[in-house]
Amino acid sequence: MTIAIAQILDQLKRVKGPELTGNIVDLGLVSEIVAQGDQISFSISVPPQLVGQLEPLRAAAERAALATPGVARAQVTLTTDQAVADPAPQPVRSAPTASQADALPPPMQKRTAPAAPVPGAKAPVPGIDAIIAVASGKGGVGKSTTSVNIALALQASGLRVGILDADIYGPSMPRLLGLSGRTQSGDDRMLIPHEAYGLKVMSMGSIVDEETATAWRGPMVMQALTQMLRQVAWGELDVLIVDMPPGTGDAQLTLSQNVPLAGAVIVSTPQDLALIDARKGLKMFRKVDVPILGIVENMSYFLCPDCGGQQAVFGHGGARSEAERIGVLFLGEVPLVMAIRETSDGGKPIVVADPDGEQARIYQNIAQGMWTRLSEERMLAGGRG
Ligand SMILES: Nc1ncnc2c1ncn2[C@@H]1O[C@H](COP(=O)(O)OP(=O)(O)OP(=O)(O)O)[C@@H](O)[C@H]1O
Repeated sequence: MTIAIAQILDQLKRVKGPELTGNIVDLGLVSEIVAQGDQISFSISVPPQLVGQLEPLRAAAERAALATPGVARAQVTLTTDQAVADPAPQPVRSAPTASQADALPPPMQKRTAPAAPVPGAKAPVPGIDAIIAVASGKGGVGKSTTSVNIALALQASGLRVGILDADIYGPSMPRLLGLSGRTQSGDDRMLIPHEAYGLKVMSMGSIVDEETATAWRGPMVMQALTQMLRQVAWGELDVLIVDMPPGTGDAQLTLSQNVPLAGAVIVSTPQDLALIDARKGLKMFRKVDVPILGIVENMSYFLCPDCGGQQAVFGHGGARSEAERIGVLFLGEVPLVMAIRETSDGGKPIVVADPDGEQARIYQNIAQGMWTRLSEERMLAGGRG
């Protein structure tokens, strides 16, 4: 049965606006409705200052949408700024100044500056002391593997740690941490994170299926991530690691602007190409004033399981020399080891699968270096050290 969008809109007209006047459709608050099979998703734009109080509105819209014939599931989110990440139509953006344009990496030059952050988006998340992004300039360099092992190493050192899988189109955490089942919400409607090896975990992969997420447009992605950050019963955390989507495009920039990041770590392979992309990542975080805590070189060399010999499969040492050149801390080299891939794919990352082994020690040193750097940054910024 094909879902008629007009019928959904008719149902949604029964839902009053945030100020209890008019209805959400006529007020122009409903985004494009994306339908896939019997599932639909859309967002409702609401004033940022009211977002915490409008769960009843969201729930009413969800109920109304589900009353439409043929709709079996409805994913409804509240957005606070329609313009932030909507790729079409393009948001009105101010042009960069000449010096800003010069400072941008080549593919972004001559393009417009990103939209302003959502008001309040940089406010701290209650209970979370520090949020750290792990990013990469391109996909497949081992960002998620590095994120989860760093998180587990921090946790093993006694910190309370969470991990947020912000890679909405290719979430890795369910596989890396052996998670299954959907995230539930509690009585207070806060999402209850999964727990794995002592980590609190939120992943888009535990909320919607990949097909639904792939159909989402910019504002819905941003809103889903905001929800995954702010409407979660994290409890008290010393640190939340955010596994960023790969790349340095507008989506990543918007995310970096809208999450109160204490710092960022860049993962790169030694290949020239990956390094060039990593440089873009560095520039992106600098542009939004997020301190770079360091660079990790992943798949640095191949460690032969039989002879113990090392081979520089992708060249070697590129990230270290690049870090030195640009004055960023080099956090460490992770070799290309079968055991890292096998443990990751097996749902038990190497830091917990072999906590006393050589690879775990490498991740522990990286985590420690990153944590020390964060304390230094905070002291420099006059915050808590
Ligand atoms: N040091 C390593 N040694 C061996 N295999 C590794 C290592 N790091 C990552 N891998 C493997 O490489 C693949 C890609 O890693 P991962 O998913 O962490 O990359 P990613 O950068 O997060 O990818 P994506 O861009 O898809 O999000 C996985 O199969 C992972 O197990």
